[in-house]
Amino acid sequence: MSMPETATARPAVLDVKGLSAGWGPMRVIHDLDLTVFAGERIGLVGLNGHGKSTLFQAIAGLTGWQRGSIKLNGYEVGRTRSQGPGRYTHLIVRRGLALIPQGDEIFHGLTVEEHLDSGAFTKSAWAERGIRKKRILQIFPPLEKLMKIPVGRLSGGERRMVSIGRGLMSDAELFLVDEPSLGLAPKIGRSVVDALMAVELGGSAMVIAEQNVALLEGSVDRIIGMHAGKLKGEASASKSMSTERS
Ligand SMILES: Nc1ncnc2c1ncn2[C@@H]1O[C@H](COP(=O)(O)OP(=O)(O)OP(=O)(O)O)[C@@H](O)[C@H]1O
Repeated sequence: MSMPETATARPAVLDVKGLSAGWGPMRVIHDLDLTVFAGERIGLVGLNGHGKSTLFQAIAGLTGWQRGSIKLNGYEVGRTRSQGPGRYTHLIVRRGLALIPQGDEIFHGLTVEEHLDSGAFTKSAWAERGIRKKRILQIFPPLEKLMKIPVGRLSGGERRMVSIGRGLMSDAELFLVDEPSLGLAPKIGRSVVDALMAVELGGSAMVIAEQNVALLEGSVDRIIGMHAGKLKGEASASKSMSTERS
């Protein structure tokens, strides 16, 4: 996939340097570097247990411990953090992060519309929630007729659309989407991932973690492999990017 011509001039939305992170005595992420530019959609691919979710959680300040630098829109949100998962997550979210976790993080009694509204939690997103909901319904048309239905009554695929839609309602600049197709029938999983490809990023960026590389191939700007807590294939990805840019 070709990069936009202006990519070199685009700012880094996420700039991770020397990140190590883990849970208790276990180190899952090993001295990892990752830069994501505005407007980029990146696929993070790796087998179960190789650290994709832990990387996302480290960026969100949710791992047991982490060290290294994590810059979100130029602001350091990694180094200054003391121990304690979740202690600074609200500040990181305020700096522009939306983490859409694995599985369905939903409240069964709330309707689809209430979920989408709850994603527009900043003042500016709330003021624009009508327009934002319309945009979500363009991305996930099956939700339109379900807006007043409690989420507990929806199918797995519909629930996944709600949980992703809720994340997209925020005015974040970095969207981390963890295994959007997980547990869904292949056809439904493919339609959910295709919907993510249709999201207009503008100046924001998206990283999609997936075990199934075929779902992302040909659709994202870069695919980065993850193995045993390290990124693989980043060099060849940057090589092809620089080739395409020249
Ligand atoms: N909350 C947690 N507490 C303790 N260990 C964890 C926690 N979350 C993940 N781990 C461990 O960290 C390692 C990496 O798991 P992680 O979930 O980050 O991998 P993944 O590549 O995202 O795979 P998956 O598709 O299963 O989510 C595994 O050994 C896992 O058991």
